[in-house]
Amino acid sequence: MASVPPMTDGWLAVWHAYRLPLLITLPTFLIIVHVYRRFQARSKTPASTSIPSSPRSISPEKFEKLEPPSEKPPVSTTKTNGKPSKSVGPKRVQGKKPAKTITGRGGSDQDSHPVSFIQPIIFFASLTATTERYAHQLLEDLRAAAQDRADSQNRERGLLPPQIHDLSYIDFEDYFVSAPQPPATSPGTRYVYCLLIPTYNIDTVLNVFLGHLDETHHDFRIDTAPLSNLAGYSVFGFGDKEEWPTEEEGFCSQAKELDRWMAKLTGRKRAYPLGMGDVKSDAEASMKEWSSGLQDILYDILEHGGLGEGVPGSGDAQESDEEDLDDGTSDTQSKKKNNAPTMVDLEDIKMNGDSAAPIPVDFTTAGKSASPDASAKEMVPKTSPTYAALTKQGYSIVGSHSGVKICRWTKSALRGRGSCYKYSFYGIRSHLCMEATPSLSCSNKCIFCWRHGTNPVGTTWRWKVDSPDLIFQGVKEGHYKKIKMMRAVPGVRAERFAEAMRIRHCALSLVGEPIFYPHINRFLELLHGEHISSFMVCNAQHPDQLEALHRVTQLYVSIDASNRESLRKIDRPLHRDFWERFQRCLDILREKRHVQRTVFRLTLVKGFNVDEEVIGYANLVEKALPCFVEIKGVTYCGTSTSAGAGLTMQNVPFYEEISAFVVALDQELQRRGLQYGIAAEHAHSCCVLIASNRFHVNGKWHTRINYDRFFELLEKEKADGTVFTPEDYMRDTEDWALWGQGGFDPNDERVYRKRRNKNPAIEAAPTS
Ligand SMILES: Cc1cc2nc3c(=O)[nH]c(=O)nc-3n(C[C@H](O)[C@H](O)[C@H](O)COP(=O)(O)O)c2cc1C
Ligand code: SF4
Repeated sequence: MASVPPMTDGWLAVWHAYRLPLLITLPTFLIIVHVYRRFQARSKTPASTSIPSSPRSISPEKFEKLEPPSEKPPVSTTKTNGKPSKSVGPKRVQGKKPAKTITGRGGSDQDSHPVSFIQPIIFFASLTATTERYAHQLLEDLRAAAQDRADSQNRERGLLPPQIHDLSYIDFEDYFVSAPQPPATSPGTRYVYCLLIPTYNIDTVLNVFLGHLDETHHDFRIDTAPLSNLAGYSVFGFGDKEEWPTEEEGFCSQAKELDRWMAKLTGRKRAYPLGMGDVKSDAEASMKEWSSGLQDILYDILEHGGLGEGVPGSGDAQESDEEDLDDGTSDTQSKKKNNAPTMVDLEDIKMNGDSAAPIPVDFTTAGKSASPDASAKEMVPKTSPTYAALTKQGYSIVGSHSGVKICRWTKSALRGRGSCYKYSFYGIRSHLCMEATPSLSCSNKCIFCWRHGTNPVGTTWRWKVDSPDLIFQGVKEGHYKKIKMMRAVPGVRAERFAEAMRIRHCALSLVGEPIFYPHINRFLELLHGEHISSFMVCNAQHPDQLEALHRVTQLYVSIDASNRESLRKIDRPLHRDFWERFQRCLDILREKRHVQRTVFRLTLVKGFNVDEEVIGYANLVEKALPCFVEIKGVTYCGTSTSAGAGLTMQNVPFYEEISAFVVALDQELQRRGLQYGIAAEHAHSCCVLIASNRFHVNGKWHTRINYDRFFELLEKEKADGTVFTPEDYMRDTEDWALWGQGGFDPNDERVYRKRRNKNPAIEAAPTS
């Protein structure tokens, strides 16, 4: 038998002596290492993980008392040499390559859960503490709003106290590669990013941040709109106008850039327009206005479950016009262009010569009675093709015979790109103007009418009559709804958007004949009661109604021709005695000229009503002695109606031709000793104004309106019968609007549409 070697013997002895402690110590050590490693993995600071804390992981009871953790808000403060901790260097991408898609508004997974809570998250960057101060002010405002509006009855819905993060100290990937996910306990929570940044033309953290957004958008492994799960975002920028006076020169340029990147990354979920403040003047006021507008939107999102649907020219990515191509968002748009919806703006039909011809409906009957009858039918029933055609073109139909629509100039003014000619001539700022009519029906079928073809026509009112109050409330509601939809459009200015939420003017001229409405005077009273000025356009076919019409701020008649034959060809009136009606209207206008501002509106159609008609128009002016004569070129409609009447692009006059006509008319008026002169122009929309010398005071034209004065005088007249004249509420014309100066407000940015004919007459858009 072999013996065990002494060495082995020794080891065995050691094993037997220590096996028990060894068997206990080793597993214990392994367990400790394992636990330690798990602990390490979880022990990052909250600022570096930074997924927004779960608002609804707290019970509703607790939420009622929910206060931000301490007096100091939860600002991320993990600093790494003043630079973002992990944002520089290559981006970490986890998971599978996602499909390269753009998630549109409302297209997220979260949408299966109705919105119950809005969690605002404020992000800011600041080098010299200005922006930081405002960010904390916003934090306080939103916190107060959350508390004020906390609905103790409904603990399952509401605005949560905001979170705040300094962009210098967060990891961008935590917030700007994908949107925060709502907590499992509250899947209806939606996040809104409120971003406040200054602009620096030197290298700062802002460049790193903007670079990160650029990289994220262009990273082929990431969805181009990875933040589309956000409920919305809005940006406010701070800059210095003393050094950088205009946006072109760099004022708030980084805020503008941030707004554009966020639009792309969120799939255009701009909840509120970009706000901008000059730190040396209006920053505080602008910020206050922006903050209050933003709060309204947060509640809108809660109430309606999202940012809302789009209308032509609204925030809908699919409907942005060509101008948007300039704003750097073109890549998303071009992709969308092919599946553009069937929604077409009537102006665009005209401008583009689109063949989507509106559906003509003729309601003409031999009926003579103008008295509204209880059993009468609706003028535009909801089920009618007229209703469908008008709504498709962006009109909101109110009741059964009224309509409202926002015009292209209102959209343009909201973006700081200029107002219509009525701003140059009369001081109407287009974003404060509502275009409406209480009668969609008209008694003419003018060949150039850009509204023609979709509206009913008739010689008498024989439809059900809606109350003026219903119409007034309805048109205001419709207008505000459409303005609100504009908030997501690139370039809409926060301050103009806020101003637009208070209508100051009403152009009663949309489609149809407003004076046709039996309660037009009561409707005017409602407008004036809210200090909304009234511009009323009539077709000179309803002398009885014109005579009975109460005071308006400015009264128009359309003068589409200077003689009977020409008028018949152009206006194609339904009344057989159209010329006599027209003449009577001129007599009435003459009588009213010292009571209200009266205006002739001439629309020049080359080959129809221009050549050799100067004398004829001068005769009409001599007859009615209007306060003003507006002369504008026709805009080409491209509808079957205009084509059928033989109207082509050749009939659109050049601006030089309009100017030549105006000069000839002016000379003819002078020759007759009539006291008129060429006062103002708006070359952009091919429009020139001849005014009576009554509005030429102290060597200066006074074609504008003092609206406050108008309402003062109106109220006094109502109270004690003191009558007043148009001269009592005139105001001087701006220098840039005078004849020869072009008429474009230098404070606005002029944008030339691409692919447009450079001929200014064709560039012109219809105005009411
Ligand atoms: C070096 C420097 C560059 C600046 N560049 C711009 C600029 O390009 N555009 C602008 O609108 N403001 C510019 N400003 C003004 C700042 O944006 C403004 O002072 C802002 O309030 C600073 O915010 P903060 O205090 O939060 O850092 C600049 C300021 C400095 C000091
Ligand atoms: S075009 Fe008409 S509706 Fe539009 S802003 Fe000018 S006046 Fe108002």
